[in-house]
Amino acid sequence: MKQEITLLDVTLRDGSHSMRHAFTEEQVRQVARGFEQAGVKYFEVSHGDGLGGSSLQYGFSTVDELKLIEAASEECKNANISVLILPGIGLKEDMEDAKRAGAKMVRVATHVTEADVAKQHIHLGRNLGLKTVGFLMMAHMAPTATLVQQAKLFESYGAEIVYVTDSAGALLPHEVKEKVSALKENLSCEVGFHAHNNLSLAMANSMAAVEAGATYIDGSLRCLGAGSGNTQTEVMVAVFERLGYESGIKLFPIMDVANEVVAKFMPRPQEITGSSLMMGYSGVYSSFLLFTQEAAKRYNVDERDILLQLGKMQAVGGQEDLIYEVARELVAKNVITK
Ligand SMILES: CC[C@H](O)CC(=O)C(=O)O
Ligand SMILES: [Mn+2]
Repeated sequence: MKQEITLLDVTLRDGSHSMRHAFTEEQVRQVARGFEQAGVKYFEVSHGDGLGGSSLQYGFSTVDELKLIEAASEECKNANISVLILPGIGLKEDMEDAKRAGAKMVRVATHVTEADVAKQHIHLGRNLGLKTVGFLMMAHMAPTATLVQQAKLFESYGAEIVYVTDSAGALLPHEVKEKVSALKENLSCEVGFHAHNNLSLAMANSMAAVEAGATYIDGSLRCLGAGSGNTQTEVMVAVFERLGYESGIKLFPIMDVANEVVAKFMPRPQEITGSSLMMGYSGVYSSFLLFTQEAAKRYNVDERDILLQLGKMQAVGGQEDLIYEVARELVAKNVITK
C-alpha cells in the first residue's frame, strides 16, 4: 500500500501576489477545470493576503474573490476549494460568504507566535462544516518549542491540520525536519507544510517535511507564488510518485494545466532573483517582493539593502508600510547604490 499525501495547490491564492491580484474569472475557470481533470483534491482561491485582502495596503483585486471562488466551484465536482483568512484582515462574514460561494476548507493564518487570535475563526470554520486548518506563518522566526506550543493552541481550538509555513523561504531542510517532527510528536492532528523557493530549497524542504510525517504539502503550478514562488506542484506529483507516495494527481494532466494554461498568463518566470534570494537569506515575508521593488525604484536604492534591513527589523506581514520607511531612511543615510 502506498502512503497517501495531499498536495494542496495554491496557484490561485499565493500566485495572486505575483499576479498583483489581477486573476480574471476565465483564468480561474481554466485552472480549476484543469485541477478537476488532473484529480487535485484541494486548491486555494482568495486574494493573496486571504479573504478581505483587497485593499490599498495589500493591493486591490481586479475581480472580487467571491466571484472567483464561485467560478472555480462551478467548474469542480470532486476538487475542493480552500480559502485563506488572516484574522484582522478577513472578517468572519467573509468566511460565511466564502462557504456560500463553494469553499470546503478554510485555512486560518497567523504569525507563528499569535495562534491565539484565531480561536473564533477556527470555531466558526468547524461550525460551518469546513475542513479547518491552522497556518503558522514565518515559522523560521520561532524556536521549535514555541511552534509546538502555538500549534497545540490551534489543535485545542479544533484545527484538523496545522501547517508549518515557511513564508520567507528561509528554512533549511534539517530545520523543516526538526519542526515537522516536533509537531508530529506533540499533536494528534495532521501536519502540513508550505514552502517558498527563495533559497532554491522548496522541493528539498517539502521532501523533508513528508519524510518527517507531514501529510499535506502546498505547491503551485510553475511555482506561481510570492517571492520565488512555492514548491512546483507538477514536479511534486512526479517526485513523490517516484518516492512511493500516492497523491491521486495524474502527471500529464497536471503538467498540461501548468504549461498550457498557467505559463501563458504568468507575468514573469518565477526565478530566484537577487532580491528573492535576499528574502530567504534574511528572512523576509515573500509577499514583500513587489512592494520592495517599487520602493527601490522610487527612492533609487538597492532592493537588497531594503530587504537586509527588513530582515534585521524582523518585519512581519501587515507591516508593508515599513518597506517605504526603510527605503526613505536609506536615502537619508545616503545609501544610494544605483
Ligand atoms: C499574506 C498571506 C501569506 O501570503 C500567506 C502565505 O502563503 C505565507 O505566509 O507564505
Ligand atoms: Mn506563501
